[in-house]
Amino acid sequence: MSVPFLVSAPGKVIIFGEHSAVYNEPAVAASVSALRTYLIVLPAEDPNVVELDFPDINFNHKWHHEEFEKVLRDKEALEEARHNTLQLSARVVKELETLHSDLNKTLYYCAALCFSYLYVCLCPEVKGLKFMVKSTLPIGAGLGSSASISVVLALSMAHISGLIKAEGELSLSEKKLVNTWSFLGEKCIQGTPSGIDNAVATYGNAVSFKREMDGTTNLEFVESFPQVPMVLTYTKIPRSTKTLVSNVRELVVRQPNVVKPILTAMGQLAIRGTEILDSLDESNYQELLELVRVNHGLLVSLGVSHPGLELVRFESESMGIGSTKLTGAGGGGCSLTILHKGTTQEQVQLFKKKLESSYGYKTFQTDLGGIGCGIIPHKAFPLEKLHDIEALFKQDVPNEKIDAILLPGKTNLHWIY
Ligand SMILES: Nc1ncnc2c1ncn2[C@@H]1O[C@H](COP(=O)(O)OP(=O)(O)OP(=O)(O)O)[C@@H](O)[C@H]1O
Ligand SMILES: C[C@@](O)(CCO)CC(=O)[O-]
Ligand SMILES: [Mg+2]
Repeated sequence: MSVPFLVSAPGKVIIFGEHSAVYNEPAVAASVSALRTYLIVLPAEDPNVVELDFPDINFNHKWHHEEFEKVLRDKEALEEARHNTLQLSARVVKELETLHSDLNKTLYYCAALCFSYLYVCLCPEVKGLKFMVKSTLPIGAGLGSSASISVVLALSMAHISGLIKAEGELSLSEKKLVNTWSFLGEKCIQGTPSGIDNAVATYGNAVSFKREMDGTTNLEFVESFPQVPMVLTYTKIPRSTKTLVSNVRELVVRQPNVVKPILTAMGQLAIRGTEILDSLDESNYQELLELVRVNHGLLVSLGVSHPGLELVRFESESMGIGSTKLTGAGGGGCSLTILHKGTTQEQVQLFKKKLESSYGYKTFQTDLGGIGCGIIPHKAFPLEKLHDIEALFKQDVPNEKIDAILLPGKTNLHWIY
């Protein structure tokens, strides 16, 4: 295996169907290819360790390869884990839990489990490598940061193992492999993901998604996804998708007759929303805004909004800007506001200024859709830029600096998608 090499994956915005997607209802989402997670694989100083460096969450850990020996000896469990990729193997997770007992109950535990599960399943023989991860996505904000982490780890490890050669474009079956393994990575971080976030981070573009009863997923690309004028707002209110998803699960158990119809309604809304997005024009634009409003109301009823998100909704309605819903798991994090037809740039600037100066929120206006995961294999890696690239994988490096050197499509690096 030749290092260094680089991989990356985008964030996502769910337009309709968060939470209900977990209950096999359809949902629609698009990638945000300008906000990405990058991973560089380098030689580690010690040839016998596997090192993980996550400067964004201030987590660095080295495992001596011998520490994995007990898990690696359980060949039967590993075989089962590699075959049944719809579920995490309870046996492998148990072994890894013991290995990470010093991290238990810390913020880092899930990230370490995601890394080590993919490592023991995909490239367990390899050592003497350092995996450094850096993201321009806000973390834990509803824009799919966990899925993008899972995708870059799965892609890098599948490349190391030789399963993905990256000699030409990434084929559909290679992307399918990344999607399959990143779903398991998401399970380590999130518990019971639907799989929509890792699918969008893998394939990019806009997808209509449905999880089936047997655990498989049905994915269709929304070919003519329009650039809908919208403002994304990051409230900076921290939350965890895992907690929010499990709170909804408890609500479903307590109130099945009340909550199940809400989830069904959300699915219907996603179906109609996808139809509109596929053929958006003057005649159905207003209906799109109406569906955004209804979807947010249903999410409020599941208990996954937050007063800080309601402020964005309040401002967008009182300023007459457009329709707002939370996006992602909610509980804080991000919202999206789809703008009314005829909203002027001046009005948008006033809206953004209000959110930023009165509440300290951050707003984005970014195109949706675009490329999914990508790789710069060793043979295309610009070694003369290694020093500059490595310097980006540190805490507090501004996004603009990372974009200027790494952003696919905007720089002359040879990303393969
Ligand atoms: N840049 C990063 N470096 C390391 N770990 C990260 C990074 N980004 C995300 N993570 C992992 O993902 C977790 C956050 O995932 P979570 O699913 O709660 O939020 P999200 O994916 O941003 O939002 P959503 O799931 O609603 O789209 C973090 O606690 C951490 O374990
Ligand atoms: C809340 C949720 O629906 C979306 C998180 O981005 C969870 C999931 O689908 O995995
Ligand atoms: Mg997530």
